[in-house]
Amino acid sequence: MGCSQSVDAAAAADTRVSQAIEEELKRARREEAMETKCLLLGPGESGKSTIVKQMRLVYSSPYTTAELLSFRETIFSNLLQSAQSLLSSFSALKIRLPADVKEETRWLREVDETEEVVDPETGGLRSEAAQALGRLWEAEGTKEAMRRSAEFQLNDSAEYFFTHLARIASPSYLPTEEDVLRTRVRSIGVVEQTFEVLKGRKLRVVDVGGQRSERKKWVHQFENIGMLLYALSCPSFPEQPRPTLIVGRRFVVAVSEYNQTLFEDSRQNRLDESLELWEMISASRWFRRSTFVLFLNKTDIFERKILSGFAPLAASVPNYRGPPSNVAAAKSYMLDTFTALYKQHTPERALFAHFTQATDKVSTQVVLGAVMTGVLTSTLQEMGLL
Ligand SMILES: Nc1nc2c(ncn2[C@@H]2O[C@H](COP(=O)(O)OP(=O)(O)OP(=O)(O)O)[C@@H](O)[C@H]2O)c(=O)[nH]1
Ligand SMILES: [Mg+2]
Repeated sequence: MGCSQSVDAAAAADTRVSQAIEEELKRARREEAMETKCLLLGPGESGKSTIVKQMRLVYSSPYTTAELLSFRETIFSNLLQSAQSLLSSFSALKIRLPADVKEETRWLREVDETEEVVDPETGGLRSEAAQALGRLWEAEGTKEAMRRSAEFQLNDSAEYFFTHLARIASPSYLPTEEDVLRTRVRSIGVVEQTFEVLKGRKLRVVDVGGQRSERKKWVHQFENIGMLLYALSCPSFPEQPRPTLIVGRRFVVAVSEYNQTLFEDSRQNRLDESLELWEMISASRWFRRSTFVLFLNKTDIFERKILSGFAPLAASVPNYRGPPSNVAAAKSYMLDTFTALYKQHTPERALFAHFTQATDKVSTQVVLGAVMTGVLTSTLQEMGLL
């Protein structure tokens, strides 16, 4: 009897020890799961850095006045670059600029440095610059060039900044949050920021440059990725007919001379490039255990483009059989195309896909909230921690 009691006591002690070890392991795993590394990938200009700016606004503090003021120069520089792109597009597009506008905007062409358009006293936009930019924006022919902007390289925020020129040109101009979200600065290298996205749950966000010259740096970030967020720019389908695009494991990349093309390679169509990258990432062994999130971004531009009637999806993507000016059908085509490609490589793995407009605070907040709750909860469940 005494002997069986001591055996029972020993067994109970063993159970307690193994329970304690189990608890300890669980605690360590839970702690580890409390910080998720999120890698943002996607081609250049797809909106990755804009999404990170939104994360900061949602999960950290708003921009201080000093920070907002520091964006003035970037905004002036974006305006100047857009003006220069427009000016050089006129001859290529065979659009005539009225002689007086040509004269007034001549010096804009020759500006090399942003400082040349900044008033050294106020730090605001020089009045001559504001006047020349305004004349260019109002000029006959500019509308036509804007409509055909897919035929040359023009920042997607060009229209926004020109439309707000009067406010931007004020000597006491303080950029708004939306102005900041609209700025364009090509990312070079890797920028990491950590946010507390849910109570006690941290997201370490790694933002990389998406242009080709930057992609060789991506591989250094591929380890231990909990969440892979791929941003794609929806409106980057071409505006002109092109050879058939076959989507699949061995899809053919079609290149067209006159479509919306990459900044870094004017022969490469942007949608093809994005699909190619997406396929590579979906199939990559590095991300077998990562949760995939797909942001089909720039839906505002996409919707405008479809509704304009100037760029029907079927004219450039022959696989599209839906009605020409139907935004819902066009969106579902884009979603299906990217989902199908993903599922070919990873049929079992979930995909969290969302249509986004990264420059819009309200809708992006909603999407980010859904992603964080969905993805981070499912990660904990998969790890057996919930
Ligand atoms: N209209 C509109 N503009 C957007 C949207 N998302 C981003 N942009 C703008 O597109 C431009 C490019 O966005 P970025 O966030 O710099 O793109 P990125 O993917 O970080 O580009 P790289 O750093 O070159 O890889 C910026 O001017 C943004 O304001 C969107 O949903 N709608
Ligand atoms: Mg960037």
